[in-house]
Amino acid sequence: MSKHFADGDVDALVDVNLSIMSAEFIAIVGPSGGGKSTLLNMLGALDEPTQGEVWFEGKRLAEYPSMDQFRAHKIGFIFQSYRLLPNLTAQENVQLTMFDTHPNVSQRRAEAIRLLERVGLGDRVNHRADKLSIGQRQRVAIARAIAGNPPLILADEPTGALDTERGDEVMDLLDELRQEEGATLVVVTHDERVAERADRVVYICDGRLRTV
Ligand SMILES: Nc1ncnc2c1ncn2[C@@H]1O[C@H](COP(=O)(O)OP(=O)(O)OP(=O)(O)O)[C@@H](O)[C@H]1O
Repeated sequence: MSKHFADGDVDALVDVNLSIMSAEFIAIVGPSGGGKSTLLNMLGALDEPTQGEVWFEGKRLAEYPSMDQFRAHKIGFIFQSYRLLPNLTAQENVQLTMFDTHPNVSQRRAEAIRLLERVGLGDRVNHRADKLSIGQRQRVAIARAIAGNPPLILADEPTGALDTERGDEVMDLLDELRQEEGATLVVVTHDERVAERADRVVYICDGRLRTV
């Protein structure tokens, strides 16, 4: 697939051909502006290629009835900046994205608490997001991403704001969850420690892929 942005006349992805196996852990690395986030956005149906297509579990993305539903059920997103709502508690932040996967409110509450306990935040369920440490916020973001057991977790610089120790803890957690749930993990990173843990490292520069 390729992605051209008319705004700025940029070829952000050029003839990218990437197959990802179920339960694989892939690290996407490369220089700034190389196309890493653009590729992640394509995988998560946040944007569409200008040429070519994305397939997921044997179907073209276009064949799924709705991209919102596709994202809600199939993808867990984790961002460097967490994207939590600061005035809401940890539990409320996790619950927010669970309307599709857990329609019943008491189920949603119970599952949010279970997920926060799973990521080691059982004692911070009712803390406001802006009162949590940076590492704790990333854990809330991970709890939110894994709600509903999505088969694919996409993480954009998940350790970017963390020191080495917190970064290792977050990656340990993601690795454990991947093994427990059998999820596929695709991580964009500048962090060599993260890339070293991956099954496969994919290098992207000027929109072109190279496996290293
Ligand atoms: N919405 C957009 N409109 C126009 N150009 C864009 C858009 N998004 C990204 N680009 C351009 O596409 C290219 C790839 O950007 P991308 O964000 O994918 O790079 P990246 O490898 O993730 O960089 P970084 O490591 O700095 O985040 C860049 O030249 C960028 O300026």
